[in-house]
Amino acid sequence: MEMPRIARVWISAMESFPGFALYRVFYEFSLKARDAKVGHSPGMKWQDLNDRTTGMKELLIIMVVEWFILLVVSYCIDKKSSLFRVKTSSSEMNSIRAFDPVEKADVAQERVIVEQFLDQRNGSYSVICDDMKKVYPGKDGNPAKAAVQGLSLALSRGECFGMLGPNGAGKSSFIKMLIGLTKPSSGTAYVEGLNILSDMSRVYTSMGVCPQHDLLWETLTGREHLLFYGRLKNLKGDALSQVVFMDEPSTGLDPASRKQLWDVLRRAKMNRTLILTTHSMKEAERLCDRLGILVDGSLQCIGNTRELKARYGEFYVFTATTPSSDEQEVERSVLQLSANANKTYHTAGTQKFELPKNEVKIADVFKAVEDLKNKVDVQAWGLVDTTLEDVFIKVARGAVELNVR
Ligand SMILES: Nc1ncnc2c1ncn2[C@@H]1O[C@H](COP(=O)(O)OP(=O)(O)OP(=O)(O)O)[C@@H](O)[C@H]1O
Repeated sequence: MEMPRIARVWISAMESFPGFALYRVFYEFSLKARDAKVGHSPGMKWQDLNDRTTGMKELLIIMVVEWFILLVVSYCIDKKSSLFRVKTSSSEMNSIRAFDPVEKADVAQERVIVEQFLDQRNGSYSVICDDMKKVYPGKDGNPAKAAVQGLSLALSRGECFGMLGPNGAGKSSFIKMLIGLTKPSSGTAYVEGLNILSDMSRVYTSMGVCPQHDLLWETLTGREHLLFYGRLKNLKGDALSQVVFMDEPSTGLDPASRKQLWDVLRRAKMNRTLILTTHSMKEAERLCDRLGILVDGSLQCIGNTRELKARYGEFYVFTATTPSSDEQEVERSVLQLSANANKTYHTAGTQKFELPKNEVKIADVFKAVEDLKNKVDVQAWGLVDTTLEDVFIKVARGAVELNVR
């Protein structure tokens, strides 16, 4: 009786399964071996492969072909799963961006400059970041982390740019992408006209990096370090990298060494582009021509120190120290200067107020203090303009509050 078609198809499908084919090879071998033992056959040899009655040759060919097919299938499945991962990450990132307020005018303007440059390719920019994003995939049940969310920057030659931001804001991730330690999830950057996605090895010849954790060799002197790393990059004589990235370069240095480093950097930046991340406002003010504040992966503002202070520092900070029992008298005097004065700090007789610049004249503050001195014992007082630290705290706090709401 002829075998039904479905059964034949099923058997041929099973035979094409590698495990089955392997089993069949061993089965045929064992049959031949048994025959040899009982004296019917000399056993299976390599020359028997051409024996069409055993089908061994076809089986071996099937196994080799299947091995290649499965290799390709496994590669595709592997690729596909990583595609799914990226998809999850970007949807997660979109949900995070949904919290983002409308982009600030200065940040939007920087994006326009980048887009214009990419359209027309004119202008002498040393580093261009084009909508760079970095999403770290979720691990151990934790969600994906969007560390950098669409960063666009255009940095001119000779510019020192400082990236500020609270811990975990994405500063190191930004630097790591630019120096090729990690790939952007999307977007790219151009360093001296070279795309970091396709030309990183050429980018390295014009790039110097000072990572957060130093990479010094105990047995080498400073000069030997320069010679060693210079030789790795094929640099000779006075040649120095055109673009220098520094991740918190002065962290851990004593004040004298820090000052020395700042002097060196100020001299070095003449015709080079410096990009640094720092937690030191003093360092940012001393070295940087422009600053950006990154919070939760998003650039919140960009500009020089004076612009940022003018934009975010709409107040003077007034501090007064009196005996604790006189605190209310001080507060009364301050509120007479401006009903919108805001008390930001208060402990054991020392109080700090923000006075709106558009409502308060400095001369009036001096007069109010003189009047106050006739009533209470003013032990110390001070009036200062907004500092970069005030700007930093205001921007960081504002962005976090917006994201939490
Ligand atoms: N390899 C990684 N895998 C997953 N998440 C990461 C990874 N690297 C960094 N992150 C997360 O991305 C966010 C940004 O980290 P990043 O180190 O870039 O911030 P940072 O601003 O440099 O912080 P700090 O000032 O503390 O150095 C943080 O929440 C961090 O936990």
